[in-house]
Amino acid sequence: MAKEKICLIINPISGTDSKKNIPEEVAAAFDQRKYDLFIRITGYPDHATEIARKAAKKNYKYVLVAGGDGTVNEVAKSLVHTNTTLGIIPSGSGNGLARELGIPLDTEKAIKIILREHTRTIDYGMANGHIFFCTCGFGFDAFISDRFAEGKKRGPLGYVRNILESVVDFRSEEYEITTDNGTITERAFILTCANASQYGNDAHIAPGASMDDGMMNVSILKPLNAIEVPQTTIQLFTNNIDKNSKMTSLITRNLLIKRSRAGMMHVDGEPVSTGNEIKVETIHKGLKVLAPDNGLRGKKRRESENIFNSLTRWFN
Ligand SMILES: Nc1ncnc2c1ncn2[C@@H]1O[C@H](COP(=O)(O)OP(=O)(O)OP(=O)(O)O)[C@@H](O)[C@H]1O
Repeated sequence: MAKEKICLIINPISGTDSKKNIPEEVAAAFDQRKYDLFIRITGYPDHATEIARKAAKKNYKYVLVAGGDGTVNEVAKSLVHTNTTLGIIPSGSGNGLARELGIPLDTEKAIKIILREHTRTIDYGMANGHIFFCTCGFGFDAFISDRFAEGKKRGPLGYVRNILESVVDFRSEEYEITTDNGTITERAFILTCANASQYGNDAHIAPGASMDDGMMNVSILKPLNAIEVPQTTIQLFTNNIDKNSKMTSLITRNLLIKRSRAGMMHVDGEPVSTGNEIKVETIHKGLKVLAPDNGLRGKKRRESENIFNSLTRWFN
């Protein structure tokens, strides 16, 4: 019988942990009588997209990615609607998709999940043609993703520094939002379309969002005053932000967002400049991914969460 082909793509600059043992660990995990393993290191942005596209074209069984959400997005968007299944070895700063799917952040445990070969088929979103798997956003989250990309400083402390600096400079905008159920106009601090419940780092902007329901959760957080910031931050990390009085949550398959001028958005944390009209669509069950069968599946985990373990995890 012909051997199956597997590609492992490693982003050498993602996250803060060393990835030097990953090739060896993955090679040792797969039976080389059954599988041919090809290992590729990315050399520049979007390189992972090119590698994964070629692998899918050649009918590789799996493309495994060791990187953060940016790299996972680059790989996964090449695999949608193909026969090739994504595997994730979380190696980023936020690891939103991995966390959402219940994939362990520890490399050895993540490889064990891959070896179980349990496949889930998940939805993805498209914002003006840009594919995302977790979130795309237009307010403060887009502003900080742009700052973060400029700052080049990776890791949780990089996020904290960028967030504190950005909060001072950010100006909220007014949006006209048309969903399957009608149109609203709202000035928002955050406007996020969420296929997954979180941005990454267990920062849950859309508690209850499910990756396989064929729907997009839209979280609109009105501008906050300084007194409201600490409580809102706690709610974000304890999966309770839907209890915030400034939050409006909508569920729709497709939506159209209009703003007064062109500007930034982010897709899975990567900044992209786009026009003043943004069409967001949900594509149902477009990506096959190796994941535990006990992932979030849209259930709220607030019962088991508390702010201390969330923040401790974030800073580790
Ligand atoms: N060799 C390289 N040199 C510079 N940039 C690269 C290289 N390879 C990949 N990249 C880019 O690195 C960027 C950051 O990667 P990624 O998002 O995976 O890590 P992260 O930002 O640390 O994690 P997260 O997104 O989970 O916070 C991606 O946009 C990717 O295109």
